[in-house]
Amino acid sequence: MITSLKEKLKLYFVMGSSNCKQDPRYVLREAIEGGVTMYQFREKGDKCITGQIRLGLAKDLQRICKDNGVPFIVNDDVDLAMEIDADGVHIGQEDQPIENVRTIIGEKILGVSAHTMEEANIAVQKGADYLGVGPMYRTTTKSDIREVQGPKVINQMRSCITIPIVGIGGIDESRVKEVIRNGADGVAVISAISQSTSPRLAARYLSEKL
Ligand SMILES: Cc1ncc(COP(=O)(O)OP(=O)(O)O)c(N)n1
Ligand SMILES: Cc1nc(C(=O)O)sc1CCOP(=O)(O)O
Ligand SMILES: [Mg+2]
Repeated sequence: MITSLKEKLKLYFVMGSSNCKQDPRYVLREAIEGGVTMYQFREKGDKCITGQIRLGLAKDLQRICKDNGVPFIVNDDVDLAMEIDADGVHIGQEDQPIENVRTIIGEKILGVSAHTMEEANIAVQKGADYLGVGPMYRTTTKSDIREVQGPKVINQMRSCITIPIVGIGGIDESRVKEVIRNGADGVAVISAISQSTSPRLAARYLSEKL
């Protein structure tokens, strides 16, 4: 069965070791069991791991994704994505230029963060496959963050953007429906799954709202 990118983006789990209460390998396995459809390796922040340990973790998590048919996306680090032959890369407005990344990664999946209509249009022109739009709601998971946008910004983007859009930032089970109602194809979450004592149940409850 061929699954479209839009379907894969339904429940997008973004996570690095510092986001987890338990071993990230266990968290990812459980999250996939619960219904996660795409995964982003985002190993950043004060307590992140580096070097060979980071590379080893990336490979372990990629293996778990491969075994379960879940695309494995790397946040920011295009070199790592190429080194381990990841399925794609996610970059933001402060990362490498979109067109450069597209040239390097070829046909791999390219996700781009957009906060305004202008950023969204430029990202599409320069080759983004999907957009991550946020923050939808207040979040404490990421500190260098833009002002809360609310799901309405996705509704506005929908008038001219046809590639898939996921909402991100402060999304939990109670907010999934509002994000989807405003035109998102999926939701991207960190803490709603990674901080749960049962990542499997957390993913299942999110997935049931989609
Ligand atoms: C799906 C998704 N959307 C947005 C982001 C944020 O990317 P960015 O603005 O580059 O911030 P960092 O995650 O790199 O801190 C994302 N990672 N994933
Ligand atoms: C990584 C990230 N990017 C955001 C953006 O707005 O672009 S918000 C965010 C953190 C999302 O974590 P949580 O689901 O725990 O709120
Ligand atoms: Mg980034």
